[in-house]
Amino acid sequence: MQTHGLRKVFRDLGRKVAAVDGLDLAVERGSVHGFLGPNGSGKTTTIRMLLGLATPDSGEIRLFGEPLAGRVPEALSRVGAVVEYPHFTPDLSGRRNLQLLARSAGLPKSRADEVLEQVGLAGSARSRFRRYSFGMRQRLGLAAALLKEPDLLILDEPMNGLDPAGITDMRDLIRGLAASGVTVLLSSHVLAEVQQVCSSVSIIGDGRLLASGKVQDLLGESTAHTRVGVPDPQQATMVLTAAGYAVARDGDDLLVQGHDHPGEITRALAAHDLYVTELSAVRPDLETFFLVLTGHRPRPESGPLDGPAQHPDGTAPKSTPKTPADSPTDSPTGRPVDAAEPAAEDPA
Ligand SMILES: Nc1ncnc2c1ncn2[C@@H]1O[C@H](COP(=O)(O)OP(=O)(O)OP(=O)(O)O)[C@@H](O)[C@H]1O
Repeated sequence: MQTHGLRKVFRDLGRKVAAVDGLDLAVERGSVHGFLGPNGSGKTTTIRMLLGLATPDSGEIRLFGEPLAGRVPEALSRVGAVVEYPHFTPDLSGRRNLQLLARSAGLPKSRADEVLEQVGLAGSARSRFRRYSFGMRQRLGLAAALLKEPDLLILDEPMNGLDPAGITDMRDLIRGLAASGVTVLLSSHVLAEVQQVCSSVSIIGDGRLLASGKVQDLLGESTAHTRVGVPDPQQATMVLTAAGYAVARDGDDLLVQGHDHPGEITRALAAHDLYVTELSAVRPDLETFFLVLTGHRPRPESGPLDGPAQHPDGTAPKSTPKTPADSPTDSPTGRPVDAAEPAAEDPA
């Protein structure tokens, strides 16, 4: 799935608001890709365009290597989605609801039982939908999306309302689907979950891409630091700086840029009779990365580790992270745009 320069403008109280503003996304086949952004950053609008529910003002969407424009029904026959509260007939069982959906999609009735098993709802398949808990409704929505064995699955907040066991099941299910070749695009505000299940992420703010890439590259070794505890931090700073390391003080500890060579740090210090009492990797988590990137957590004051390319944890990476040079605004909503630009109608 790819988008190029995707743009959607709404008119809101006489103002034009670019909900999505030149968005470039790329999701690799078979990956689980997190689609993240603060409230009002344009995720739903983007997903609606991906599903043919809203028309872009400009830009292109490509699904399965082909442009979506002009072939929406054909392309969407390979896409499953749980993006809004799933609607089912309350007085029918979950199983019956799915059987009806299968029939209307020209699929065999037996698919209903297969997907119920897949999402862990086989035991409650014969209960009426109205008796389902919120988490069970979420699972049934996913089961419905899986009926046609989609190649691309789009999930909006799939962990919502699930208990801890349900979250673990959902995580395993998503990983299993990806392992079988299904591409999963997942929007969620639960960043610890995203970090566990997604191999790559795109983070947007004000309708624009702020960062994109493999989670391990964004948060990985190249952006890690080494915390070093030593009895004489001042002396240790001089030794490590002379050895070519970028070093900052953090209380009584030292923060050394990178975590590639902990053994060498230990050796360099020991050569000067400085013996480490602690040596550990410091890696930012996705939540910290997200909050700084989207302007909802300030960058720390400049310190000795800060270079021109600063990692969102406030420390300097050895290599430049895949983030834009300019800092995003902290506006949680779309930006007003030039009055000369055409306004789009609200999507149906
Ligand atoms: N139909 C509409 N008419 C006018 N403005 C809209 C419409 N739909 C969305 N917007 C505006 O577009 C911007 C992006 O909204 P969108 O719902 O896509 O964000 P989101 O990232 O999905 O937010 P959330 O995380 O809260 O669901 C917001 O400023 C929103 O107010």
